[in-house]
Amino acid sequence: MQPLPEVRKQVLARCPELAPRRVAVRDAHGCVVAEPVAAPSDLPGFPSSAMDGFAVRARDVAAATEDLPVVLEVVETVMAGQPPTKVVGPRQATRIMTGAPVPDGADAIVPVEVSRFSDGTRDEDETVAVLAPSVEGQHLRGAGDDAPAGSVVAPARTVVTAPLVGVLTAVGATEVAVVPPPRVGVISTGDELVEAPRGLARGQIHDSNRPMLLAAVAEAGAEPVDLGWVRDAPDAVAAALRAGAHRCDLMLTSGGVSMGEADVVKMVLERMGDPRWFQIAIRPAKPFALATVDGVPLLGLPGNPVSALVSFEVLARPAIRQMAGHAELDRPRVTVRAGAGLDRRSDGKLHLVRVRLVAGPAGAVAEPVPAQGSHQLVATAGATGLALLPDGPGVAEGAPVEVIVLDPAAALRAGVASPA
Ligand SMILES: Nc1nc2c(c(=O)[nH]1)N[C@H]1C(S)=C(S)[C@@H](COP(=O)(O)OP(=O)(O)OC[C@H]3O[C@@H](n4cnc5c(N)ncnc54)[C@H](O)[C@@H]3O)O[C@H]1N2
Ligand code: MOO
Repeated sequence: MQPLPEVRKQVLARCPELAPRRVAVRDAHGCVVAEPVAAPSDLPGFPSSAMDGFAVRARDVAAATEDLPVVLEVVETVMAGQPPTKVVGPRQATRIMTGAPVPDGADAIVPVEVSRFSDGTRDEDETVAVLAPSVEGQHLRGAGDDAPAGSVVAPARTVVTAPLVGVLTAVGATEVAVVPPPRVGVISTGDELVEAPRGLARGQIHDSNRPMLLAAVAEAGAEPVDLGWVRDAPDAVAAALRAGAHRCDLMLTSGGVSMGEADVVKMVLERMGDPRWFQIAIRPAKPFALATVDGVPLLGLPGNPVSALVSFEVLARPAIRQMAGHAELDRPRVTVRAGAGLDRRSDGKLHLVRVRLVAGPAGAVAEPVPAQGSHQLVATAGATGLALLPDGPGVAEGAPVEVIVLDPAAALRAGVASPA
């Protein structure tokens, strides 16, 4: 049996980061930035008002109060999107809306709440009575005070989040160089498999691994590609793998990596995939295959649904994240208290026990989900972590245990203190 870190190293060696590509900003969401993006000019590009009110010369209204208001002539009104046409001279003001450019001459904004406006309808000039003092720069947004020209707004290796999509658009970028999300194909083989919602004859089961793995691929930030189900016939499997390699950066299969008789995938990969067969020193997910079909890496996950999922977590997910350019390949780990039932018999393997992280009187506790069989996916679906029990007697109740966090929100609710 090979230790998990050794197998992981070999997987990562066959799954290099993808070449960067320029994509439209909206298509970059979730991707890793490959080349830094700088603001080509100041953001904002011009001094603007932060308030609805009046652009004034601060020294004109430095002493204004409610009892002794300062009255200014209003020379024009500017709305957001409109350039001012008049300079604000001594004892003058421009009526201004939030976001509108500040006219020359003005150096402060008086909010509408501390003013009284006469709109000039009764044959008088438009005027404003300012009821509070102002200082230079008040309620002004300076050019470049979000990002000065030339400053980096999206450093290389950052993930394009929703706010970063906003930032890139605000500085006028239309395209950005990113590591593209890998296209990850999932293929199922096995004559016992039936695509839902068809009924089942005795011995048949629904092909649940394929949709599960496609969903896991999407959750890992990659582009899932459904390569369908193929019957257990060597030519059909070979053709499906060739077609898949054409469309994908990585392929995943489930089943047929153990000792069985009808392992067509195994036969086909031996012929065309330069495969390596592993017995990993973990439980579940011991059998595993690594191959390359027409230059495209293929990970052969075990068929048992829980094993397929755990294998995806510890091997496929880090590979996908590396291909996508992420610096952090793994989920966070925490050390919490062990609940009851994490004792084990020594068998030379690292046990990855599906647990729920729950709040205990002295912090978070990892409690094993009630069924740990590698076919018992229902119990596994309720797990929020994978407890790591190194080979040996397991972990006694109350002792510290390391857990891979599958659901960070659940971990926080359980009172997890700090990442390990
Ligand atoms: N003699 C031995 N038998 C087995 C060993 C062993 O070491 N010696 N290892 C066991 C372990 S551990 C695992 S894990 C499984 C893995 O076997 P395979 O990867 O070859 O998978 P299959 O035999 O094809 O199927 C196993 C199981 O999974 C179900 N399956 C397969 N595909 C799907 C799918 N798409 N959706 C849902 N379920 C699927 C399949 O029906 C079987 O029940 O081998 C043990 N045996
Ligand atoms: O490795 Mo198997 O995954 O225990 O069922």
